[in-house]
Amino acid sequence: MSEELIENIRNFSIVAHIDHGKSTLADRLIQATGTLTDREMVEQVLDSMDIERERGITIKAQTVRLNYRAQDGKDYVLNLMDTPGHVDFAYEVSRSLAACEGSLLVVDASQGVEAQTLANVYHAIDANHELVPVLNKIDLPAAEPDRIKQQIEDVIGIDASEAVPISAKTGLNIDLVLEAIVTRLPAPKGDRNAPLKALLVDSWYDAYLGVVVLVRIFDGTLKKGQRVKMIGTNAQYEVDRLGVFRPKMQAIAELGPGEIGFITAAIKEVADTRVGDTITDDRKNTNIVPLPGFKPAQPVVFCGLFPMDAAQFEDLRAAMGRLRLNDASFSFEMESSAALGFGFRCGFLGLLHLEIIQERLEREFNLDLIATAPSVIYKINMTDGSHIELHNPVDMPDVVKITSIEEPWIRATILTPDDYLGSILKLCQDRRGVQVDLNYVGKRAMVQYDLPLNEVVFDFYDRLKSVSKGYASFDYHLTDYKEGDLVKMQILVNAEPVDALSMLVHRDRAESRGRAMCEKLKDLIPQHMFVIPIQAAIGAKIIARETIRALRKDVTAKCYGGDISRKRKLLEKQKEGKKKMRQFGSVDIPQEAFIAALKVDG
Ligand SMILES: Nc1nc2c(ncn2[C@@H]2O[C@H](COP(=O)(O)OP(=O)(O)OP(=O)(O)O)[C@@H](O)[C@H]2O)c(=O)[nH]1
Repeated sequence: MSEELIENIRNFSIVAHIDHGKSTLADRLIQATGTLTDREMVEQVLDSMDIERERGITIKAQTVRLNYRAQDGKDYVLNLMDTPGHVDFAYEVSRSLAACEGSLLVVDASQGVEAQTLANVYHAIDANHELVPVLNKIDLPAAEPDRIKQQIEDVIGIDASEAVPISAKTGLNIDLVLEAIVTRLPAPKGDRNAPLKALLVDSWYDAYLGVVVLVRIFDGTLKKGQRVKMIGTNAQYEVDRLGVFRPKMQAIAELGPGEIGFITAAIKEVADTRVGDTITDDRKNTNIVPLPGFKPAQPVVFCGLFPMDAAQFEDLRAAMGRLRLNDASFSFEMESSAALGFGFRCGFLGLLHLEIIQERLEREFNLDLIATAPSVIYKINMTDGSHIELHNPVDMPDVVKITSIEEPWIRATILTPDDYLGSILKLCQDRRGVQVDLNYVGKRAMVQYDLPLNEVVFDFYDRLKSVSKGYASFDYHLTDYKEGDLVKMQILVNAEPVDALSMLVHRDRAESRGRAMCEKLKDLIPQHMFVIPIQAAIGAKIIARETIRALRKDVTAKCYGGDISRKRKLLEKQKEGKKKMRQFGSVDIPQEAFIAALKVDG
């Protein structure tokens, strides 16, 4: 379909809070336009990775081209860009939005506006999008479409009088959504005779095709064999393949202005394609103004990942390299730890990103890993006037050489039913939060807090969900660095520091966190033949202590010494158990202890 009429193209995203039904709606649109037959339709086709499907979250933004004959009798091309809903992946939302002119704003009619509804809709408004509000899940008895319509107007301040009430689950009113896309969202603009100007929206590595680049054409045309240049990197390539997603890849002769599609070329690494870059013709005199790029995704949380079995180090390196091919926001470099041996210091966009990468490494590459305490980036001002960015508490310089330590702060927006407000305020307060604002959105309270990121990376989100029985929603963005009275706390097991458990904490919180960690470790570390002290310390000062009593019983004692095979079985079993432990000096610490100790609420 070359020479696509630009006025018959609609490029749109779906913005919503997590679980409000974006992916389900995308599936229905694909089905309703006959892009896939029912038999081809796997539920949530846009969520392609297994983990995404299992956890029901969308990680990578995906795109699909739909053909739709509207009630006006004209044939339209609809390009749908799916976007992730979780806060960790907010940067992917803004890059998808930059490729489109409009958005469907999906709000669960039984839940109403949530923290990420707000965050995402503001991204869309920033991107100058036309919005079509869609009230989903009206099949649920608890749905209150009229009240939610009013809420959208009151809270977001947009006209919701023509919001489309739908059920993405049953397919009710999907036809109205398609008509709204065509009639209420604008067509793209562009000049097919101008020099090529395209936005590099995304890129990833495909085992068969190599690097695949997702592009949105603004001006000009793109054809197979054409020579193109990336303005930012100045790299030049000849286009090998050109196509669109339906949602499978389909070759196409040409992409014109307003269209979204993919190209491949002899590009070696995803890193050669800078997301947000402008692609143009490889002609000398095209002085085109590059499109505004995107803010690069900066890792904000760091942790060490070590193989349980030192022999898996090379496998881990290879696996991380593979994951990084498709995820430029994941970074890693080699690190060695006294207790854990060789591993990698890794950077992530947030805790969910960390969990997903760890899970993929373990599941897809069959690796057993130990993750160390997640840490944020601290700025350390030294007495000699220099500054250090600290990614790993282990590298903290001697305190006498430090003038001050600064830590990153965030502004968090939390929406919650009134009943849980008290517990949530207490949680924020306990995490050194400073309340900025509190008001009501219908029956829900909306609070804004400034919080130190290091108090959020541990388990803030889990705690928030548990104190609000899952009803509170949360979104945040980094604001600035502020000086804090931070100290390095070490955990000593049998008098030896376990570097993987070191962390920077606020002085006022050190004792309670240290105590909680010691208590937790006491429960998690099995008894040994000797007494094991577990201590938390700041420098030489011990601030908390627990003791694991010595084990007296011999596991094989009850076998009367006679039954060799039974004895061997028991010993084998014990050995199996040992495999999952890590030895520190003479003490075995089970893998769960690392994660669990970090999740304590001290
Ligand atoms: N009853 C009902 N359930 C729905 C409807 N639409 C979606 N759901 C359910 O709501 C849950 C979340 O839907 P998803 O489509 O995965 O939500 P999402 O917004 O794409 O979530 P992320 O991809 O994680 O951001 C799923 O269990 C869906 O089956 C609906 O119209 N009615």
